[in-house]
Amino acid sequence: MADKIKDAKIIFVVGGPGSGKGTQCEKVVAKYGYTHLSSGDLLRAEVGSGSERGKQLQAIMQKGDLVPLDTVLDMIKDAMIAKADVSKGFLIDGYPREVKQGEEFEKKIGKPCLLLYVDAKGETMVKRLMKRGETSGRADDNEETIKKRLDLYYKATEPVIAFYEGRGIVRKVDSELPVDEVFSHVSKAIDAL
Ligand SMILES: Nc1nc2c(ncn2[C@@H]2O[C@H](COP(=O)(O)OP(=O)(O)OP(=O)(O)O)[C@@H](O)[C@H]2O)c(=O)[nH]1
Ligand SMILES: O=c1ccn([C@@H]2O[C@H](COP(=O)(O)OP(=O)(O)O)[C@@H](O)[C@H]2O)c(=O)[nH]1
Ligand SMILES: [Mg+2]
Repeated sequence: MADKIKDAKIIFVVGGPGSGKGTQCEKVVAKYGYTHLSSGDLLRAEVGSGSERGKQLQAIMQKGDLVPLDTVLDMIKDAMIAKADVSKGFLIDGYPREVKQGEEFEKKIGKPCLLLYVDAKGETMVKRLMKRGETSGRADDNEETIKKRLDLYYKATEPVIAFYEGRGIVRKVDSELPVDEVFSHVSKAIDAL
């Protein structure tokens, strides 16, 4: 499968909880036809299936902790294989969460050509998630878990950005701006590939 996926572009989309990764990815799908794989959505689908594994995942996610690395990687890999024939590019949203996850992804799947860094202030992210929580039904969109997710983001995920900056593939977009302006910057980064 590494072969099939080899020619497709792989984009990591990284940013704090509620920074707007999902919002921007949706727009990229509409304009460029890339395949959007949100690690969080894949995990939530497993929880929704009611499987034994889903129950274990739910407990971890409700606390805002990180699910074991191999679990997420296997899910992403399966989803990529399923789309390998028809996809010219993959948006891997909310992944990697820690440097090790990125390293394992590269060993098992391939190298990203771009890391889109969706950047918003902590305060903004909390506000957006509290608002989203009014309607999202997400068990982790509550004040306590949001704080935990944010702390973990700064501790574990920000080093991911520094890691890929060393390779020169990071493009940072300011997601304090209105959605369409953010997207025009995202588009520029993708057009340059
Ligand atoms: N004002 C404004 N709101 C935004 C922007 N991007 C996203 N939002 C809102 O912020 C909330 C979170 O956006 P998502 O796209 O779900 O964020 P995410 O990064 O995927 O968050 P997680 O799923 O928690 O990882 C949503 O309710 C969006 O409507 C933006 O550029 N400007
Ligand atoms: O690679 C991943 C992606 C997600 N998660 C879990 O799924 C939750 C929701 O992730 P998502 O990306 O949807 O939202 P975010 O935390 O970025 O707001 C996280 O808090 C983690 O518990 C994880 O453990 N590993
Ligand atoms: Mg999301």
